[in-house]
Amino acid sequence: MNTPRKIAAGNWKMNGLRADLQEARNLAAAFPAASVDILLCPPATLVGAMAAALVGSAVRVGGQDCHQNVNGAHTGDISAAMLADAGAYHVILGHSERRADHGETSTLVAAKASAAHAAGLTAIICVGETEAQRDAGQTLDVVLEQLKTSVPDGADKANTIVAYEPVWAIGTGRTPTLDQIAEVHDALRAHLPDAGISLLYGGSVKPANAAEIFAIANVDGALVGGASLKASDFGAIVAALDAA
Ligand SMILES: O=C(CO)COP(=O)(O)O
Repeated sequence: MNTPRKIAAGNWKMNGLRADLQEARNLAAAFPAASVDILLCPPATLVGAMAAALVGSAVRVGGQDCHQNVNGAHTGDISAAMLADAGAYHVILGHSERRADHGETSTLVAAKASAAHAAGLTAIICVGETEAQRDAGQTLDVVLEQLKTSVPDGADKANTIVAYEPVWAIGTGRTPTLDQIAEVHDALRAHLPDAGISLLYGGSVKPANAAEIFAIANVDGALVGGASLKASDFGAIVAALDAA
């Protein structure tokens, strides 16, 4: 079977203190046995504590970035092995905020993904066009180039997830039309190294639009930012994916 797994992944970005772990516990309590994979990616400071809070639950924990090296003199950075050691199963890589804020190139993202694979983590590799690139008609060229250069050799459905996140849709409340999402996901699917890799959509996913997005062919789930911070909102998105 090469059917991609359905995945609801939450990216807390730079949000969350220990008190917010209760949201993770509430989410886990609401889905003792969901048919979809549920994942929360808190800031690095909470990875270990969240993993401990979720032991025995169906919700897994991931990081938001890792260094491409195994260890060494890289002040402030975290290796993939450290994330795994803290209880993470996944790591988001190449998010547009990392590409923009930290100048991450696709070549670097591929190196980080290889490091994640070597540490036994699943890499969630993000691609997406800016608004200017979409307006210039470059969307498919941009995302396919990012896919080709950010996904390393050895990537397969067991160690890699790809997320399409149009930069202009992140945190803006704006989403592409369903046809626009379908067009990009169809193109990405056709160019994946393994057709069983799950393809997530990200960018202003919320309970109100989740079901229509999950009904699109080749959308296997979502990478959710703001709406993943509250168990009630994220739980509604998980339930929509479960029902899709
Ligand atoms: O960047 C995102 C997830 O990685 C999407 O963020 P929002 O859901 O807040 O738009």
